[in-house]
Amino acid sequence: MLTYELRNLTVRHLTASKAPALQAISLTIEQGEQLALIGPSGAGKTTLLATLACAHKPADGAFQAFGSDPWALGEAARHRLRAQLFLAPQTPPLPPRQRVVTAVLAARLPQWTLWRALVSLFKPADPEAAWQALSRFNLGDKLYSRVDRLSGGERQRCGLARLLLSPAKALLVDEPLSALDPALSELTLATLREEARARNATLVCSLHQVDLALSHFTRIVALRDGRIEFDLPRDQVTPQMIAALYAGEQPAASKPHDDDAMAVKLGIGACL
Ligand SMILES: Nc1ncnc2c1ncn2[C@@H]1O[C@H](COP(=O)(O)OP(=O)(O)OP(=O)(O)O)[C@@H](O)[C@H]1O
Repeated sequence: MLTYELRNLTVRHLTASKAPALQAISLTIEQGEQLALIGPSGAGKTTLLATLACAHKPADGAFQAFGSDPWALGEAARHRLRAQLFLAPQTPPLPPRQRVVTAVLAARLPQWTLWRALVSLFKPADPEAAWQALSRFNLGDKLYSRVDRLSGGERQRCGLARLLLSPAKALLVDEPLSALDPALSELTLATLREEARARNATLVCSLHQVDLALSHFTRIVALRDGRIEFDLPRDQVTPQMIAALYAGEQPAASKPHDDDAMAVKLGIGACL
């Protein structure tokens, strides 16, 4: 079964005057597949994830999620379709004065009645479930902390703990490691992949750390200037392709001088 089918998709930001953020995007993603999205800053990774989350209406092309075109559905049906998708943004929108337990349990709001949701604001409905989700990201001790007292990395993992509590069948994760150290980065990717595998959910994860994308994901989709540069199994991705993808994007000091230099950088696990 397919989770997504995109044919020749164009996506524009309403406020953008220049070229579309995504152009000629064709992509097929099977249910349960796990893939990494890579590419330089501004390549269109966030826009693609938001499009997959049905948050951006494509300007052109064909788009199907779980066999339906969300933009041909009525509001209620589109809402039900969105409940199967979970977009974890780079900076999770967590209410600053809320306790972590309440913020994490908010992932279950779409499944709750209004009454249960209101009661949970005062007496968390299932703190054990929130604790278990947080513990998988080494954050169990923050269950009753206030969100605005968390560090950036803790807040990021708190957003990901929400994902564990959502019933979504497609997990869309935008740069989950931007505030994490190397050990937590490994833990976070392993946890996301394990969760997706356990519930046969599709996982699409954008990453700036090319070495981690290649070590954790078997399918790599590379974007540049709003277009798919390549969509390949990781063992067909060469250091030359990575160098070309990021050409002109790196600060001079860390720019590789040749393809061998890039191979060495990848070999030692450096972040691009
Ligand atoms: N709200 C917006 N309004 C107008 N243009 C936007 C908006 N958001 C993104 N863009 C533009 O769309 C293009 C793709 O941006 P996007 O954020 O998807 O890239 P990205 O690959 O996720 O970048 P990064 O790695 O820096 O997060 C860029 O040219 C960007 O300037």
